[in-house]
Amino acid sequence: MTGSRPTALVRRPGPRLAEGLVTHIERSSVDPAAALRQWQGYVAALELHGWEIREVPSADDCPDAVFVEDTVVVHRNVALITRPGAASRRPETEAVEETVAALGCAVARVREPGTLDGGDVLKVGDTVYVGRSGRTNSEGIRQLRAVFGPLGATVVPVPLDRVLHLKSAVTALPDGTVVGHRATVGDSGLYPRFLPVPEESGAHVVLLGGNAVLLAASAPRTAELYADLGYTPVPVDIGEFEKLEGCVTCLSVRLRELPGV
Ligand SMILES: NC(=O)NCCC[C@H](N)C(=O)O
Repeated sequence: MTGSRPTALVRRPGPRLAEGLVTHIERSSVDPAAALRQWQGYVAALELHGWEIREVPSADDCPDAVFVEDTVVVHRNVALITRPGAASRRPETEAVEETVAALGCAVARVREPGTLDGGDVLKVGDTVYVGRSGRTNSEGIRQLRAVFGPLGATVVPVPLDRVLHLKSAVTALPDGTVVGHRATVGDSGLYPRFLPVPEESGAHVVLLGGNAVLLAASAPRTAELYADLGYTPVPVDIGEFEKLEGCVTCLSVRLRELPGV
C-alpha cells in the first residue's frame, strides 16, 4: 500500500520502441538513447513535484508499452484493465494488472468484444469523457459505464476522427477547464468550459498538484498562456515519443485515490 503521496505508474521504454505504432502522422526515426533520457526527465519532473513513482516491469516485446496510460483506467479505488484497440498492445496489460492489484485497487477488465484505450478517457471530477475512436469501440464505452457508473461517474462519449485518442485532442486544467487546439478538438460545445490553446501539444497537460501543469516542451506559446493564467507550466521534452503519437499524459497513470493516499 502507498503512503500519503500520490503515485504515478510509469513503464520504461523497451528496446523495440522505434517500432511503435503510428496512425495519423508520418513515421520518423526514433533515437532510443534520447527517448530514454527524455523518459527519465519526465519521471524526474513527477518526482520533483512529490509523486511516488511505481515502475511497471518493462515489456520488452511490446514497442508501445511505455505509453502505459492506455492499459488501465482508475476511478476511485477501481482499476479497469483495458483491452487495447491495437491487438499488438494487448500483452501489455498483464503486468499492469499485477501492479495495480498490488497497490490495493479492485480490478475489473474490459472483455471481448469491447476495446478501450486509456488515452481515450478524460476524467474531470465525476465526469468521465470517453472518445469513440479508432481504438475504443461502443462496447468498450458500455463496459466503462457499467464499471464506473455505479461509483458515481457520468460517462460522456465523444465521437473522434481526427486524432488517435480523446486526450490527443483535449485534457483539463486544475479548475476543470477543458483545453484543446481548434484543429483537432471537434465540437468544443461538449465541454462546459473550454479554452482554445495555440499549439496542438499544448492541449496535453498532466496536473502535477497545486498550480503546476506539466506539458510538452514543443508547446512554448501555450506554456506562456498557462503562466499568464496563473498556472506554473513545467515543460518537458518528449520529442521522441511525439514521433510515435505519444503525449505527456500517456507516459504515466496518475493514481490520486488509492486507499491510503
Ligand atoms: N494515450 C496516448 O496518447 N497514447 C499514445 C500511444 C501511441 C502509440 N504509438 C499507439 O499508437 O498506440
